[in-house]
Amino acid sequence: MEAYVALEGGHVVEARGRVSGSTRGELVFTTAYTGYEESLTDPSYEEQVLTFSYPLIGNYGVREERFESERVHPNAVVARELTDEVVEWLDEEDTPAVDHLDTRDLVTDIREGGAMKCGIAVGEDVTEQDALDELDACKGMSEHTEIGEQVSVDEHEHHEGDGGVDASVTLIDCGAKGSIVDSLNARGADVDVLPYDATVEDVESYDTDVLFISNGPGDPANFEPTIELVDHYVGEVPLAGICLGQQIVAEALGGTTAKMDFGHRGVNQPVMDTRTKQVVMTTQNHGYTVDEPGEKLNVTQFNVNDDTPEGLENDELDIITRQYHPEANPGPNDSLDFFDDVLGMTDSSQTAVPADD
Ligand SMILES: NC(=O)CC[C@H](N)C(=O)O
Repeated sequence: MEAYVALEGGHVVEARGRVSGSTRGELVFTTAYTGYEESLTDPSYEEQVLTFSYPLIGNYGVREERFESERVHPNAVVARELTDEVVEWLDEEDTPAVDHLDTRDLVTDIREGGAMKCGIAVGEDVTEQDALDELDACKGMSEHTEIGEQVSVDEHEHHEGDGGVDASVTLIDCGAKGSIVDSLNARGADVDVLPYDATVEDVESYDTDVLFISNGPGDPANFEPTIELVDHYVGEVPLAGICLGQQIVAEALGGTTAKMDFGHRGVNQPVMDTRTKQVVMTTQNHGYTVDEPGEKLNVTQFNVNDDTPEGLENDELDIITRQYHPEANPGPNDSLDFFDDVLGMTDSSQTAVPADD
């Protein structure tokens, strides 16, 4: 099958078509060697095209128990070599896929030229022009104003904890990874998942010891209802957030966010804690960052590569957020204790039994 990837600026790369279809999106990458099942089902990749810099993707199969959500989220997949098993899965999911191109080269282009849009055309008789037409129609991430709707649950879900901490977490689903719920449940906390546009009235129907804002795709400015919700609860209940969740909490507290040149994308991003000076390796996939945290949030952790804020906290207001993914999946488990710290903000934490992960 013919396949073309048109990059912002008009350069077109030829590839081998594996799953047919035409699509577009911001071209993002991951440098992880493993974890393709988790990354492909991470809702944070909604409306993006995911490129793997590691050359062989699919070599240990496809298992549902590793999925982070119920479907594949990137609009298309670009790899050096995809196994037939992964291609079958992507075909079932109607996700166009291409391989036999130098993805390390593509990643270098993104890192040197910055985040870029792309158009992809795959099929028996597609042309370069088809890919260029897709590129023409490609929106920037901030223009996807309905993205919260696309990735969030429609209605409330309850996930029972496994015993241990007697706490109830209300998780606002902006595109949550399943491992966030699992990490909280494993420590005993019950989790009530609510849509990204849940109102104060909705949240009031549940026991909320912690209001937790999930990860999710794109520009935090597209999550206005969530920002308003957090604004209402500052100082009322403990607040936690991961990735998009950190950005939303910062915006709600008067901080600002900005688009990064090419983001943090991999499972070996070094983060230092300003208090302990300890460095942990972290999983990251974000294109926006907190620019100014605002007056109420202290930067307690930062990225060793570029100094951007990785952890924001306020002890008095009981707020703790992370820009990286402490729940890992994929990636290192170095920072799983974040979930103990989050549940430590609840009254019931005195009875906390650390989870055995
Ligand atoms: N993984 C995420 O939550 C992504 C965060 C945010 N949407 C970004 O791209 O910056």
